[in-house]
Amino acid sequence: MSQSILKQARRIVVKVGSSLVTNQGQGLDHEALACWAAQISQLKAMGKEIILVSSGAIAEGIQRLGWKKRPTALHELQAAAAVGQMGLAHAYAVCFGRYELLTAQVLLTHDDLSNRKRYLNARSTLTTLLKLSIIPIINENDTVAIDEIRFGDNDTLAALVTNLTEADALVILTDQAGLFTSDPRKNSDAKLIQEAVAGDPEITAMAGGAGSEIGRGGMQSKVVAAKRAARSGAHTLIASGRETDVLIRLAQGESIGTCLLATMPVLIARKQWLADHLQIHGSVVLDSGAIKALVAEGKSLLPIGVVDVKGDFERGEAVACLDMEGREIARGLINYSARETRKILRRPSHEIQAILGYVDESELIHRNNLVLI
Ligand SMILES: Nc1ncnc2c1ncn2[C@@H]1O[C@H](COP(=O)(O)OP(=O)(O)O)[C@@H](O)[C@H]1O
Ligand SMILES: N[C@@H](CCC(=O)OP(=O)(O)O)C(=O)O
Repeated sequence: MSQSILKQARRIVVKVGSSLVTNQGQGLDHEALACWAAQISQLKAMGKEIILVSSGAIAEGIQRLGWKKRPTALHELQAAAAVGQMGLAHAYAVCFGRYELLTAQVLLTHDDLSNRKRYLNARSTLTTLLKLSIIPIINENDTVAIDEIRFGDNDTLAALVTNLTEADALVILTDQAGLFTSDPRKNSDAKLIQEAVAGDPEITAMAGGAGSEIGRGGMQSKVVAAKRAARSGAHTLIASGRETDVLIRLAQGESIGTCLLATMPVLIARKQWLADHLQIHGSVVLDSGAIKALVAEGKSLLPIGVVDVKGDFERGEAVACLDMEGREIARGLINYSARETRKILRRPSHEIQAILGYVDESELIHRNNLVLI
Protein backbone atom coordinates (compact mmCIF):
# COMPACT_ATOMS: atom_id res chain seq x y z
CA MET A 1 0.00 0.00 0.00
CA SER A 2 2.67 2.52 1.07
CA GLN A 3 4.48 2.10 -2.25
CA SER A 4 1.55 3.27 -4.33
CA ILE A 5 0.60 6.35 -2.31
CA LEU A 6 2.81 8.99 -3.83
CA LYS A 7 2.79 7.25 -7.17
CA GLN A 8 -0.96 7.67 -7.38
CA ALA A 9 -1.31 11.01 -5.59
CA ARG A 10 -2.03 13.96 -7.83
CA ARG A 11 -2.02 16.75 -5.27
CA ILE A 12 0.66 16.57 -2.58
CA VAL A 13 1.53 18.77 0.39
CA VAL A 14 5.24 18.56 1.23
CA LYS A 15 6.36 19.86 4.62
CA VAL A 16 10.03 20.50 5.34
CA GLY A 17 10.83 21.10 8.99
CA SER A 18 13.09 23.57 10.76
CA SER A 19 15.49 20.76 11.57
CA LEU A 20 16.14 20.31 7.82
CA VAL A 21 15.82 23.77 6.33
CA THR A 22 18.37 25.38 8.60
CA ASN A 23 22.05 24.96 9.36
CA GLN A 24 21.77 24.01 13.03
CA GLY A 25 19.27 26.82 13.59
CA GLN A 26 21.57 29.43 12.02
CA GLY A 27 20.48 30.56 8.57
CA LEU A 28 19.16 28.49 5.70
CA ASP A 29 20.73 25.40 4.25
CA HIS A 30 20.66 26.65 0.64
CA GLU A 31 21.96 23.38 -0.75
CA ALA A 32 19.07 21.50 0.87
CA LEU A 33 16.52 23.98 -0.50
CA ALA A 34 18.00 23.59 -3.98
CA CYS A 35 17.75 19.84 -3.63
CA TRP A 36 14.03 19.87 -2.79
CA ALA A 37 13.31 22.37 -5.56
CA ALA A 38 15.02 20.01 -8.01
CA GLN A 39 12.95 17.06 -6.79
CA ILE A 40 9.70 19.01 -6.76
CA SER A 41 10.30 20.18 -10.32
CA GLN A 42 10.54 16.51 -11.31
CA LEU A 43 7.31 15.72 -9.48
CA LYS A 44 5.67 18.57 -11.39
CA ALA A 45 6.94 17.04 -14.62
CA MET A 46 5.21 13.79 -13.55
CA GLY A 47 1.93 15.75 -13.54
CA LYS A 48 1.66 16.30 -9.80
CA GLU A 49 0.57 19.48 -8.04
CA ILE A 50 2.79 20.41 -5.09
CA ILE A 51 2.24 22.73 -2.15
CA LEU A 52 5.32 23.32 -0.03
CA VAL A 53 5.04 24.12 3.67
CA SER A 54 8.40 25.38 4.83
CA SER A 55 9.75 26.57 8.16
CA GLY A 56 13.01 28.47 8.45
CA ALA A 57 12.02 32.14 8.75
CA ILE A 58 13.10 32.52 12.37
CA ALA A 59 16.43 30.77 11.88
CA GLU A 60 17.20 32.89 8.82
CA GLY A 61 16.14 36.05 10.66
CA ILE A 62 18.40 35.23 13.61
CA GLN A 63 21.34 34.91 11.27
CA ARG A 64 20.54 38.07 9.30
CA LEU A 65 20.24 40.00 12.55
CA GLY A 66 23.57 38.64 13.75
CA TRP A 67 22.03 37.23 16.94
CA LYS A 68 24.09 34.51 18.58
CA LYS A 69 21.20 32.47 19.91
CA ARG A 70 17.47 32.02 19.46
CA PRO A 71 15.58 34.59 21.55
CA THR A 72 12.80 33.48 23.86
CA ALA A 73 10.63 36.63 23.85
CA LEU A 74 7.74 36.33 21.42
CA HIS A 75 8.20 39.84 19.98
CA GLU A 76 11.85 39.10 19.19
CA LEU A 77 10.95 35.81 17.55
CA GLN A 78 8.32 37.66 15.52
CA ALA A 79 10.84 40.30 14.47
CA ALA A 80 13.28 37.57 13.46
CA ALA A 81 10.53 35.83 11.46
CA ALA A 82 9.71 39.09 9.65
CA VAL A 83 13.36 39.57 8.66
CA GLY A 84 13.94 35.92 7.85
CA GLN A 85 10.78 35.30 5.81
CA MET A 86 12.23 37.66 3.16
CA GLY A 87 15.25 35.41 2.86
CA LEU A 88 13.20 32.22 2.85
CA ALA A 89 10.86 33.40 0.10
CA HIS A 90 13.77 34.74 -1.96
CA ALA A 91 15.78 31.54 -1.59
CA TYR A 92 12.89 29.41 -2.85
CA ALA A 93 12.14 31.82 -5.71
CA VAL A 94 15.75 31.47 -6.87
CA CYS A 95 15.82 27.67 -6.50
CA PHE A 96 12.54 27.05 -8.33
CA GLY A 97 13.40 29.74 -10.91
CA ARG A 98 16.15 27.41 -12.18
CA TYR A 99 13.35 25.12 -13.39
CA GLU A 100 11.21 28.01 -14.66
CA LEU A 101 8.75 27.50 -11.85
CA LEU A 102 7.08 30.45 -10.17
CA THR A 103 6.58 30.48 -6.43
CA ALA A 104 3.99 32.27 -4.28
CA GLN A 105 4.33 33.17 -0.62
CA VAL A 106 1.29 32.33 1.52
CA LEU A 107 1.43 33.19 5.23
CA LEU A 108 -1.39 31.89 7.38
CA THR A 109 -2.53 32.09 11.01
CA HIS A 110 -4.98 29.92 12.88
CA ASP A 111 -7.40 32.84 12.77
CA ASP A 112 -7.44 32.76 8.97
CA LEU A 113 -8.63 29.19 8.96
CA SER A 114 -11.08 29.38 11.85
CA ASN A 115 -13.02 32.13 10.11
CA ARG A 116 -15.11 30.26 7.55
CA LYS A 117 -15.02 33.10 5.00
CA ARG A 118 -11.24 33.50 5.18
CA TYR A 119 -10.87 29.71 5.11
CA LEU A 120 -12.81 29.58 1.84
CA ASN A 121 -10.74 32.51 0.48
CA ALA A 122 -7.49 30.74 1.37
CA ARG A 123 -8.79 27.62 -0.36
CA SER A 124 -9.68 29.38 -3.59
CA THR A 125 -6.38 31.28 -3.67
CA LEU A 126 -4.41 28.08 -3.23
CA THR A 127 -6.36 26.18 -5.87
CA THR A 128 -5.98 29.10 -8.27
CA LEU A 129 -2.20 29.11 -7.73
CA LEU A 130 -2.09 25.37 -8.44
CA LYS A 131 -4.12 25.80 -11.60
CA LEU A 132 -1.58 28.42 -12.70
CA SER A 133 1.13 25.81 -12.09
CA ILE A 134 2.73 27.93 -9.36
CA ILE A 135 4.32 26.40 -6.24
CA PRO A 136 2.64 27.88 -3.14
CA ILE A 137 5.18 28.16 -0.32
CA ILE A 138 3.38 28.30 2.98
CA ASN A 139 4.56 29.30 6.43
CA GLU A 140 2.88 30.54 9.55
CA ASN A 141 2.42 34.31 9.68
CA ASP A 142 4.65 34.47 12.74
CA THR A 143 4.79 38.26 12.76
CA VAL A 144 1.16 38.67 13.75
CA ALA A 145 0.43 35.34 15.41
CA ILE A 146 0.17 35.52 19.19
CA ASP A 147 -0.05 32.46 21.43
CA GLU A 148 -3.79 31.87 21.14
CA ILE A 149 -3.83 32.04 17.36
CA ARG A 150 -0.58 30.22 16.66
CA PHE A 151 -0.24 26.83 15.05
CA GLY A 152 3.20 26.75 16.70
CA ASP A 153 4.62 23.96 14.60
CA ASN A 154 4.33 23.65 10.86
CA ASP A 155 3.12 20.02 11.00
CA THR A 156 -0.30 21.23 12.16
CA LEU A 157 -0.32 23.91 9.50
CA ALA A 158 0.61 21.37 6.81
CA ALA A 159 -2.22 19.04 7.88
CA LEU A 160 -4.77 21.83 7.76
CA VAL A 161 -3.52 22.86 4.33
CA THR A 162 -3.91 19.22 3.26
CA ASN A 163 -7.56 19.36 4.36
CA LEU A 164 -8.08 22.78 2.86
CA THR A 165 -6.83 21.80 -0.58
CA GLU A 166 -8.15 18.22 -0.43
CA ALA A 167 -4.68 16.94 -1.22
CA ASP A 168 -4.20 13.19 -1.72
CA ALA A 169 -1.07 12.92 0.40
CA LEU A 170 0.96 14.75 3.00
CA VAL A 171 4.71 14.21 3.03
CA ILE A 172 6.50 15.31 6.19
CA LEU A 173 10.24 15.50 5.69
CA THR A 174 12.25 15.66 8.88
CA ASP A 175 15.67 14.83 10.36
CA GLN A 176 14.80 11.21 11.25
CA ALA A 177 14.11 8.28 8.90
CA GLY A 178 10.47 8.25 10.03
CA LEU A 179 8.46 7.37 13.11
CA PHE A 180 10.29 5.02 15.46
CA THR A 181 8.92 2.92 18.31
CA SER A 182 10.45 5.58 20.60
CA ASP A 183 12.62 8.69 20.18
CA PRO A 184 15.78 7.42 18.39
CA ARG A 185 17.78 10.28 19.94
CA LYS A 186 17.13 8.79 23.34
CA ASN A 187 16.82 5.10 22.59
CA SER A 188 19.26 3.40 20.24
CA ASP A 189 17.07 0.27 20.10
CA ALA A 190 14.14 2.18 18.62
CA LYS A 191 12.73 0.51 15.48
CA LEU A 192 11.33 2.24 12.43
CA ILE A 193 7.58 1.80 11.91
CA GLN A 194 7.02 1.21 8.21
CA GLU A 195 3.25 1.29 8.10
CA ALA A 196 0.46 2.06 10.57
CA VAL A 197 -3.02 3.52 10.64
CA ALA A 198 -3.22 7.30 11.11
CA GLY A 199 -4.91 8.06 14.43
CA ASP A 200 -4.01 4.72 16.05
CA PRO A 201 -3.47 5.57 19.75
CA GLU A 202 -0.54 3.13 19.89
CA ILE A 203 1.54 5.21 17.50
CA THR A 204 0.64 8.40 19.33
CA ALA A 205 2.14 6.86 22.44
CA MET A 206 5.41 6.16 20.61
CA ALA A 207 5.93 9.73 19.52
CA GLY A 208 7.88 11.83 21.99
CA GLY A 209 6.59 15.26 23.00
CA ALA A 210 8.51 18.41 22.14
CA GLY A 211 10.81 18.71 19.14
CA SER A 212 14.54 19.12 18.87
CA GLU A 213 16.29 22.36 19.85
CA ILE A 214 15.50 23.72 16.42
CA GLY A 215 12.19 22.08 15.54
CA ARG A 216 9.04 22.72 17.51
CA GLY A 217 6.52 19.93 17.31
CA GLY A 218 8.61 16.76 17.46
CA MET A 219 7.04 13.47 16.34
CA GLN A 220 3.91 14.07 18.39
CA SER A 221 2.73 16.89 16.15
CA LYS A 222 3.51 14.78 13.06
CA VAL A 223 1.39 11.88 14.28
CA VAL A 224 -1.49 14.26 15.11
CA ALA A 225 -1.03 15.89 11.70
CA ALA A 226 -1.45 12.48 10.06
CA LYS A 227 -4.73 11.97 11.92
CA ARG A 228 -5.96 15.36 10.76
CA ALA A 229 -4.88 14.72 7.17
CA ALA A 230 -6.76 11.41 7.27
CA ARG A 231 -10.00 13.26 7.97
CA SER A 232 -9.96 14.48 4.38
CA GLY A 233 -8.74 11.09 3.12
CA ALA A 234 -5.04 11.97 2.76
CA HIS A 235 -2.34 9.44 3.64
CA THR A 236 0.80 10.72 5.38
CA LEU A 237 4.41 9.76 4.73
CA ILE A 238 7.10 10.71 7.24
CA ALA A 239 10.62 10.38 5.89
CA SER A 240 14.10 11.80 6.12
CA GLY A 241 14.62 14.89 3.99
CA ARG A 242 18.32 13.96 3.87
CA GLU A 243 17.67 10.70 1.99
CA THR A 244 18.88 11.13 -1.59
CA ASP A 245 16.05 11.95 -4.02
CA VAL A 246 13.51 10.97 -1.38
CA LEU A 247 10.53 12.63 -3.07
CA ILE A 248 11.29 11.22 -6.49
CA ARG A 249 11.86 7.72 -5.14
CA LEU A 250 8.62 7.85 -3.17
CA ALA A 251 6.78 9.04 -6.28
CA GLN A 252 8.31 6.13 -8.21
CA GLY A 253 6.83 3.72 -5.72
CA GLU A 254 9.74 3.05 -3.39
CA SER A 255 8.84 2.43 0.22
CA ILE A 256 10.81 4.85 2.42
CA GLY A 257 10.15 5.99 5.99
CA THR A 258 6.79 5.64 7.72
CA CYS A 259 3.45 5.50 6.01
CA LEU A 260 0.39 6.44 8.08
CA LEU A 261 -2.70 5.30 6.24
CA ALA A 262 -5.99 7.16 6.12
CA THR A 263 -8.60 4.53 6.87
CA MET A 264 -11.19 6.56 8.79
CA PRO A 265 -14.34 7.72 7.05
CA VAL A 266 -13.77 11.03 5.27
CA LEU A 267 -15.62 13.91 6.88
CA ILE A 268 -17.50 16.33 4.68
CA ALA A 269 -15.59 19.62 4.27
CA ARG A 270 -17.61 21.60 6.80
CA LYS A 271 -17.14 18.93 9.46
CA GLN A 272 -13.38 18.89 8.81
CA TRP A 273 -13.39 22.60 9.37
CA LEU A 274 -15.33 22.06 12.59
CA ALA A 275 -12.92 19.37 13.74
CA ASP A 276 -9.61 21.01 13.09
CA HIS A 277 -9.79 24.63 12.13
CA LEU A 278 -11.77 26.10 14.97
CA GLN A 279 -10.33 27.52 18.16
CA ILE A 280 -11.82 25.81 21.21
CA HIS A 281 -13.17 28.30 23.75
CA GLY A 282 -14.20 25.99 26.60
CA SER A 283 -15.63 22.58 27.32
CA VAL A 284 -18.63 20.68 28.59
CA VAL A 285 -18.36 17.43 30.54
CA LEU A 286 -20.85 14.72 29.53
CA ASP A 287 -22.40 11.83 31.43
CA SER A 288 -22.31 8.32 29.98
CA GLY A 289 -25.83 8.57 28.53
CA ALA A 290 -24.91 11.67 26.53
CA ILE A 291 -21.70 10.04 25.30
CA LYS A 292 -23.69 7.04 24.08
CA ALA A 293 -26.22 9.32 22.36
CA LEU A 294 -23.43 11.15 20.52
CA VAL A 295 -21.09 8.28 19.71
CA ALA A 296 -23.39 5.30 19.18
CA GLU A 297 -26.66 6.92 18.17
CA GLY A 298 -25.48 9.95 16.18
CA LYS A 299 -27.70 12.32 18.16
CA SER A 300 -27.39 15.98 19.16
CA LEU A 301 -26.15 17.01 22.62
CA LEU A 302 -28.94 18.02 25.01
CA PRO A 303 -28.40 20.00 28.25
CA ILE A 304 -29.63 17.07 30.32
CA GLY A 305 -26.47 15.07 29.53
CA VAL A 306 -24.05 17.79 30.65
CA VAL A 307 -22.65 17.60 34.18
CA ASP A 308 -20.10 20.43 34.15
CA VAL A 309 -19.00 23.46 32.17
CA LYS A 310 -15.38 24.66 31.94
CA GLY A 311 -14.12 28.01 30.72
CA ASP A 312 -15.97 30.90 29.24
CA PHE A 313 -17.59 30.85 25.82
CA GLU A 314 -20.29 32.64 23.89
CA ARG A 315 -23.19 31.29 21.85
CA GLY A 316 -21.90 30.02 18.48
CA GLU A 317 -18.34 29.37 19.67
CA ALA A 318 -16.57 26.02 19.48
CA VAL A 319 -16.38 23.88 22.62
CA ALA A 320 -14.93 20.47 23.39
CA CYS A 321 -17.15 17.69 24.75
CA LEU A 322 -15.24 15.73 27.39
CA ASP A 323 -15.91 12.49 29.21
CA MET A 324 -15.57 12.28 33.01
CA GLU A 325 -11.84 11.49 32.65
CA GLY A 326 -11.27 14.67 30.64
CA ARG A 327 -10.84 12.92 27.27
CA GLU A 328 -12.23 14.82 24.32
CA ILE A 329 -14.83 12.79 22.48
CA ALA A 330 -16.41 15.46 20.27
CA ARG A 331 -16.43 19.17 19.56
CA GLY A 332 -18.96 21.51 18.09
CA LEU A 333 -20.62 24.91 17.94
CA ILE A 334 -22.67 25.51 21.07
CA ASN A 335 -26.07 27.22 21.09
CA TYR A 336 -25.77 28.73 24.58
CA SER A 337 -23.08 30.76 26.36
CA ALA A 338 -21.12 29.26 29.27
CA ARG A 339 -23.23 31.29 31.72
CA GLU A 340 -26.48 29.99 30.20
CA THR A 341 -25.17 26.42 29.92
CA ARG A 342 -24.30 26.40 33.63
CA LYS A 343 -27.94 27.24 34.37
CA ILE A 344 -29.51 24.61 32.14
CA LEU A 345 -27.14 21.67 32.60
CA ARG A 346 -28.69 18.42 33.84
CA ARG A 347 -32.14 19.82 32.96
CA PRO A 348 -34.56 18.57 30.27
CA SER A 349 -34.84 20.85 27.22
CA HIS A 350 -38.51 21.69 27.89
CA GLU A 351 -37.38 23.53 31.06
CA ILE A 352 -35.02 25.92 29.20
CA GLN A 353 -37.78 28.49 28.71
CA ALA A 354 -38.63 28.54 32.41
CA ILE A 355 -34.98 28.76 33.50
CA LEU A 356 -33.61 31.32 31.02
CA GLY A 357 -36.83 33.09 30.03
CA TYR A 358 -36.22 32.19 26.36
CA VAL A 359 -35.28 29.22 24.17
CA ASP A 360 -32.78 29.57 21.38
CA GLU A 361 -32.66 25.88 20.50
CA SER A 362 -33.67 22.73 22.34
CA GLU A 363 -30.22 21.18 21.68
CA LEU A 364 -27.07 22.45 23.30
CA ILE A 365 -25.06 21.39 20.23
CA HIS A 366 -26.94 20.32 17.12
CA ARG A 367 -25.71 17.17 15.39
CA ASN A 368 -24.96 19.13 12.20
CA ASN A 369 -22.59 21.33 14.17
CA LEU A 370 -20.90 18.49 16.01
CA VAL A 371 -18.03 16.21 15.07
CA LEU A 372 -16.70 13.16 16.90
CA ILE A 373 -12.98 13.22 17.62
N1 LIG B 1 9.04 8.02 18.08
C1 LIG B 1 9.85 8.92 17.47
N2 LIG B 1 10.37 8.64 16.24
C2 LIG B 1 11.17 9.54 15.61
N3 LIG B 1 11.52 10.74 16.13
C3 LIG B 1 11.02 11.08 17.35
C4 LIG B 1 10.16 10.18 18.07
N4 LIG B 1 9.80 10.79 19.24
C5 LIG B 1 10.40 11.99 19.25
N5 LIG B 1 11.15 12.19 18.12
C6 LIG B 1 11.97 13.41 17.85
O1 LIG B 1 11.31 14.27 16.93
C7 LIG B 1 12.32 15.01 16.23
C8 LIG B 1 11.74 15.61 14.97
O2 LIG B 1 10.85 16.65 15.28
P1 LIG B 1 11.26 18.19 15.09
O3 LIG B 1 12.58 18.44 15.73
O4 LIG B 1 10.10 19.01 15.50
O5 LIG B 1 11.50 18.23 13.53
P2 LIG B 1 10.97 19.17 12.35
O6 LIG B 1 11.69 20.45 12.48
O7 LIG B 1 11.35 18.38 11.13
O8 LIG B 1 9.49 19.32 12.50
C9 LIG B 1 13.39 14.01 16.01
O9 LIG B 1 14.65 14.57 15.81
C10 LIG B 1 13.32 13.11 17.25
O10 LIG B 1 14.30 13.41 18.20
N1 LIG C 1 7.19 29.26 11.35
C1 LIG C 1 8.48 29.07 11.97
C2 LIG C 1 8.83 27.64 12.27
C3 LIG C 1 7.83 26.78 13.00
C4 LIG C 1 8.50 25.41 13.29
O1 LIG C 1 9.62 25.37 13.82
O2 LIG C 1 7.88 24.32 12.89
P1 LIG C 1 8.51 22.83 12.64
O3 LIG C 1 9.32 22.89 11.39
O4 LIG C 1 7.29 21.99 12.45
O5 LIG C 1 9.31 22.41 13.83
C5 LIG C 1 9.61 29.58 11.06
O6 LIG C 1 9.45 29.72 9.86
O7 LIG C 1 10.70 29.82 11.59
